[in-house]
Amino acid sequence: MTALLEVRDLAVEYDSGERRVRALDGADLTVAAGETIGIVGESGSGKSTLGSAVGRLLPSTANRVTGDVWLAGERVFDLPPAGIRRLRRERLGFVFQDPIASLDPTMRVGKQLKLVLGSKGDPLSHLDRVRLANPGRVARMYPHQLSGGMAQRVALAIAMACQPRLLIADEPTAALDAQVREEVLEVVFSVAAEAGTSIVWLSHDLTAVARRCSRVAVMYGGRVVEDGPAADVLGQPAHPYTAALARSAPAMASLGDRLSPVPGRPPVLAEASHGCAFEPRCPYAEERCAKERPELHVVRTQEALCHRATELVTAS
Ligand SMILES: Nc1ncnc2c1ncn2[C@@H]1O[C@H](COP(=O)(O)OP(=O)(O)OP(=O)(O)O)[C@@H](O)[C@H]1O
Repeated sequence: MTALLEVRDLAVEYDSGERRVRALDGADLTVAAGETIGIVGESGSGKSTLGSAVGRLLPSTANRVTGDVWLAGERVFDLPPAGIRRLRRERLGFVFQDPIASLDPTMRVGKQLKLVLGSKGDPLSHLDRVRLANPGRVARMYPHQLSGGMAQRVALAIAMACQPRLLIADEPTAALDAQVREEVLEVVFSVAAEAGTSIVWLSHDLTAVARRCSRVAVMYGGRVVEDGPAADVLGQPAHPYTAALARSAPAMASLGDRLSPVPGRPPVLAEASHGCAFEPRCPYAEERCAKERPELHVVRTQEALCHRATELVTAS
């Protein structure tokens, strides 16, 4: 399989003057063409920063310290302004939690789609593609007239208008109620599958990720600490953090299981971590975990950044 996206040793720091936060601390990720991958982790683990970095959409307070991002063979951080605009237009689509914020409030939906499509496309067929009933009526609406689910479908139609190679979805269903969430999820994944578009789905929702994504990458403290097939990562975790996260997610638990939150709080790093960032919360931590940064271990079908991964899986 060809890598569509490669993120290598990416470190990003936010510097607001009085405070520095190292949001990514050497993150690695590879996504193959056509693959659907869920990125999960507690709040603050760096998911959104990673997603934004792929499109070089980091705010001005963020600095890339080390590392690289390649998308469709192009080195994202080396592209000139015109090159990154072309890459975003032709190769990348984004959908965010708040779709209204990504739409122009003063322009009808149809006109916004027309602007993205140029002379070639018919906005109505793109609204129909995301299964919006009565596309003609929706095309004449302004963003504030759309419901949450409709707005997310419009945002998806715009993001998918140019058949991107990669769709980055940053919690697009988090603000929707359960039934609409399921419908929007179905539309996102089926439209992307029809177009052969890969999905990077950033989420807190382990259940949705387990059902929809072929692979899962688990983030903690700005690194991808476990990566592998969704069923294996969530069903037989190789990293103690993934195991704790899976136990904490209500719908992941089997009937009768006692639910337990991940004890302790996630870190906010000010500098590169010297050891494993999960060490203060890890029930299996030993001395070296605080001092040595874990390297990648291949355990069964998974890759895990844990000194003890092989030993713990063998013992379980
Ligand atoms: N614009 C910003 N300025 C300063 N710090 C930021 C900024 N954006 C994110 N951070 C910090 O960077 C770290 C990673 O945040 P990020 O939003 O990437 O994580 P996340 O996993 O997406 O969290 P969530 O699930 O809550 O969206 C956090 O400590 C966060 O507070």
